[in-house]
Amino acid sequence: MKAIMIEGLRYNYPDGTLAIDNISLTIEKQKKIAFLGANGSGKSTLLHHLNGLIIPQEGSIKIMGNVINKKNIREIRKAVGMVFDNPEDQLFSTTVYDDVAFGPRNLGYDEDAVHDCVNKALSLVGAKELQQRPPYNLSLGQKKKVSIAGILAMNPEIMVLDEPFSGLDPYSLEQLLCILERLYKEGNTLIISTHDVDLAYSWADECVILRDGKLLAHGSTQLLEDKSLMEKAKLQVPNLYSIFKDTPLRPKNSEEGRALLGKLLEKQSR
Ligand SMILES: Nc1ncnc2c1ncn2[C@@H]1O[C@H](COP(=O)(O)OP(=O)(O)OP(=O)(O)O)[C@@H](O)[C@H]1O
Repeated sequence: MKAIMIEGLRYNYPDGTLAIDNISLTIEKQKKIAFLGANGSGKSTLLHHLNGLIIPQEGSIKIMGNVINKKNIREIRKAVGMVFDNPEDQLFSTTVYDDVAFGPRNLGYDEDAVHDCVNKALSLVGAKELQQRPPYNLSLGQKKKVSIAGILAMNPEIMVLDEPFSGLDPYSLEQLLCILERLYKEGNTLIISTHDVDLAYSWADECVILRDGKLLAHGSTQLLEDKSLMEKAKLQVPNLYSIFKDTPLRPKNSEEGRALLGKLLEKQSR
């Protein structure tokens, strides 16, 4: 069974803006997918459809085979966790514990089960020590971790994260990448939106490239090496690809790049 099947999706905002223009797309389970596109290309609008925050006006979306409609929103939200780009939109309780407990309580779990879910989720993101803190005075990175924990506490199979890396310092970014890697290895399907082509190149299994609400391309990260496609999408080819494009080497991240360059230089000096 596919994780997500989108067919002929169109969406107009009430003011008439056409934000999603006839998108069809299938996403397999247990993949890391990056939705890429310039500002206003429709990434957030598309992501908001995936857990029923926006109900399709035209076309359909199936999550694990279930067509999203007004009646099954609860079920869909259990399967698809949505982490907003601004954690402020997600954190509203007086303590981190209560914030993370909100989802499981809403699902009707008893307090012992809620406690287990909260502990597990906060441990996974390395934020257990924050549980009695009020969310509003946490740092951005801490808020992002707590908002991810709030979603993890409901144990969704699909996690959708809107711009999860924006505003994070390099250390917090690395920590978040580790959290996502762990979830991926545990079998989750991960979908992020980003403008960061370099990050998508090193992180994703597949890319979905949008422009003006239309699907330009969907496939492996090799798509990002296509200069004319990237120009169409108003994006740039990844820096690593630009550096290595005239060589047979195709590192996907700077660590790989450094190792390959090291080997090359060693060979030359012999
Ligand atoms: N509430 C709204 N009302 C009207 N138009 C909207 C609304 N939200 C978004 N749009 C428009 O829909 C289109 C897609 O916006 P969306 O936020 O989905 O793009 P995005 O790719 O996530 O952009 P960004 O990278 O800037 O976050 C844009 O033209 C935007 O102006």
